[in-house]
Order: sequence, then C-alpha cells, then structure tokens
Amino acid sequence: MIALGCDHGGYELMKEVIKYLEEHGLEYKNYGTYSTDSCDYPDYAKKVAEAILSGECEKGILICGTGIGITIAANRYEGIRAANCTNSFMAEATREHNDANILGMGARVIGVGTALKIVDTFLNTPFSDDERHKRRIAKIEN
Ligand SMILES: O=C[C@H](O)[C@H](O)[C@H](O)COP(=O)(O)O
Repeated sequence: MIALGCDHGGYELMKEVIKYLEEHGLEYKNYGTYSTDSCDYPDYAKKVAEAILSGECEKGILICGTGIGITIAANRYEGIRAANCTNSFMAEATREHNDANILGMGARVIGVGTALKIVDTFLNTPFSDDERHKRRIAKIEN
C-alpha cells in the first residue's frame, strides 16, 4: 500500500502519479490535498509519515512545488527516510543505499515523464541489504 500526499503545487502531478499507479494495479491511499487551493505541505507530510509509521502503508510519495519542503517536513518523523529525487539514478540509489520509505518530488522542477520514471524506479528497487548500508541507516536511526 502506497501513501500519497501533496500540496497545491503538487496536485496536478499527483493526478498523473495516481493514473500510473492505477494502470499498474498498485494500491494506494490518497491523503490529499484534493485541489489546487493553497494549503500547507507539512500537513500532508504528517499524514503520509504517520500512515507509514503506523504500518498502514509501506511506502509514500510526497509532492510539492520543489519537493523540498514536504521532504524536510516528513524527515522530522523518526523512522521516516524521505528522499527528494529529480532523476531515476537518485531514486534507485536512495532505495538501494538509504532504504528510503518516502519519495519526494517537485512538480515545479521535473516534468511528468521524468516523474513517472522516478516513481517506477523507486517502487521497483529493493534495499540492497548490504552490511555497510544497514550500519549507516542504524546510525541515522540512533
Ligand atoms: O517547499 C515548498 C513547496 O515547494 C511548496 O509547494 C511551495 O512553497 C508553495 O509555494 P506557493 O504557496 O507560493 O504556491
């Protein structure tokens, strides 16, 4: 189950992400926002972070204008590793090395095609499980 959250800046791109998830038969829970009316990205970062930490969802996708604010906000929650990605290499590396559980993207930074490639990579790349990465993540968590 994938938790989705965005602010007004990310709303249009999130609609494309939802289309992608539905076309690929992937389950999601959409925590909003549900329009382009101005809102505050920390509210949606909180909902998605809590959905993951409660075990309700396994991964999350957060979108705002830059991907920065909503990722900063999500990373304030212990156990969340949110990564703002602008290309597929970053998405692959953050899954393999950081075991990121939230993908952040900026709708004012990347186009739809790039965003969907990033989503695809993020969702399909496993954590490498290598000892060095586990050790580093443990240091973050501690
Ligand atoms: O990091 C913050 C995000 O990019 C927000 O989407 C952005 O700050 C919203 O800006 P505005 O309220 O001017 O649309």
